[in-house]
Amino acid sequence: MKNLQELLKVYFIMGSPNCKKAPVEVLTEAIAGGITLFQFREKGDGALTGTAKFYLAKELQHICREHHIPFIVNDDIELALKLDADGVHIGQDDELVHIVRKKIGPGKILGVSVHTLAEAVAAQQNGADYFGIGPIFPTATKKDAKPSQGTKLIEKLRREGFMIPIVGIGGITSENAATVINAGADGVSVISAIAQATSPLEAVKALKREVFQREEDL
Ligand SMILES: Cc1ncc(COP(=O)(O)OP(=O)(O)O)c(N)n1
Ligand SMILES: Cc1ncsc1CCOP(=O)(O)O
Ligand SMILES: [Mg+2]
Repeated sequence: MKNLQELLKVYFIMGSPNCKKAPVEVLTEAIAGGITLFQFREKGDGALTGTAKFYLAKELQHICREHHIPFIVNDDIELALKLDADGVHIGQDDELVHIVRKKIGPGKILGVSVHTLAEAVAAQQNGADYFGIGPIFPTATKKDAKPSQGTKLIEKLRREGFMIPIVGIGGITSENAATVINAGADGVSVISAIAQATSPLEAVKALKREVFQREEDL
């Protein structure tokens, strides 16, 4: 597996409620466009539950495996364990970081959402591998998101000397992705700019150009 900083470059997050086309199609196109990491986030109006959620996760994980894209599960630790997923992402309202780390073990990726310096200190101490910071820009995708805060926390954490990998989230598109990287993030995590695009493949390519900035790194 690549190192986490590389994996976070273009981090696609998706569940069936986010998709304009069939989830399998969207993920396949996004992989063809060059996403570096995938998070299964089955949440929001009309989200699948129970066995339907499990089988969609399994199908999407299989596609990721075929293309060597690590598969992260949002919130649902039991599902991650059942699938032997590559990692999980949790927020401040989910299970506690140190408990999740204990459940998944040291070899799995643990992402934690942080909104303040204090949350960042605690998350790192308790075993986070990377931070998800946002919403950076306004988003319609997460109904209970906090107000958008721009890139100031990313800048602050880097100024304070945090070396942990960081990914920005919320309202990120190819128009504003470079701002997030220039603030000190390693990558961008994106839902609607890819899942709602007419061409997820082209949407990923456009994001990659902004994230990598140098032709030879693409
Ligand atoms: C990469 C990444 N960053 C942040 C989040 C948000 O997590 P959380 O605050 O727990 O909100 P939900 O996604 O669970 O609604 C994320 N999922 N991924
Ligand atoms: C899950 C999440 N956490 C903070 S903002 C957000 C939603 C991001 O979705 P989009 O990329 O469509 O704005
Ligand atoms: Mg969560």
